[in-house]
Amino acid sequence: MTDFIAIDGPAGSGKSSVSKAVARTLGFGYLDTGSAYRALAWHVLDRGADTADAGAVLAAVAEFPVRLGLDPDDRAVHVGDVDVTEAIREPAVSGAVSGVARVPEVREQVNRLFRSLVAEAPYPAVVVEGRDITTVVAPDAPVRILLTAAPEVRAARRAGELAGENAEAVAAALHKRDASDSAVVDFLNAAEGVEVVDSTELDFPQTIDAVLSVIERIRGVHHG
Ligand SMILES: Nc1ncnc2c1ncn2[C@@H]1O[C@H](COP(=O)(O)OP(=O)(O)O)[C@@H](O)[C@H]1O
Ligand SMILES: Nc1ccn([C@@H]2O[C@H](COP(=O)(O)OP(=O)(O)O)[C@@H](O)[C@H]2O)c(=O)n1
Repeated sequence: MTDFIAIDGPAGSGKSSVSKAVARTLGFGYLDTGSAYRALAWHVLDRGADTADAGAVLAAVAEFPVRLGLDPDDRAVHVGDVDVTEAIREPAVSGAVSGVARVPEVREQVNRLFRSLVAEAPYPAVVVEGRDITTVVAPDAPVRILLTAAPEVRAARRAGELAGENAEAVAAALHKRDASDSAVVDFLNAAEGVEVVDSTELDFPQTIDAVLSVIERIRGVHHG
């Protein structure tokens, strides 16, 4: 059976970039669960529906032909024939996604998708990152890590990525999303047995090494 390497954390903590690098180093698959929630928010908006309306979101998830790959070097996301890889990072989607992610039936449905993607994965393990992977999606995963960083550091990293966007607006949007998301899942405090990696004082390569060390300690495998 394919193992889950479960990584949770708030926005801008480095989940996607660090998980991708770790998967590449170890020859594992990589699953960005947030991109499924983002693709669903895009789909709801594309249908002209209101993401705050749980009924409209449930109708949209019933017809949600999302395609996500597990290759760490291919982050393409499709909904039907539409390539939404870039569109799902836009502020309109970031602003709408917490509303979609709040609906319990939506979470159950996307969690089934995640579990089946991992079960059928052609990899020995998949690094799965999101908000509730260590607690809800894969509470029995052999490796469970909470990746954190101070809020102002996370906001600065995200602002650095979104060229052309006002840094204060990016920070405000990120803090607002943290607040809505934490009403659904507690991803700021580690559950029992979850290892914390705090990247506030670490640069990008140091954070990758810290995560690799935890995995190697638990799985007994060594890279490079
Ligand atoms: N430890 C770190 N030090 C500096 N920059 C980092 C670190 N970890 C991630 N980054 C950068 O911060 C940005 C946000 O990281 P990302 O992986 O998108 O976070 P998340 O998936 O948790 O929202 C990216 O540009 C990434 O390269
Ligand atoms: N496992 C997950 C992953 C994402 N999400 C939701 O999806 C949104 C986008 O996730 P993301 O991982 O792309 O966000 P960032 O942390 O990268 O900014 C989050 O703000 C949550 O509302 C979730 O509820 N559960």
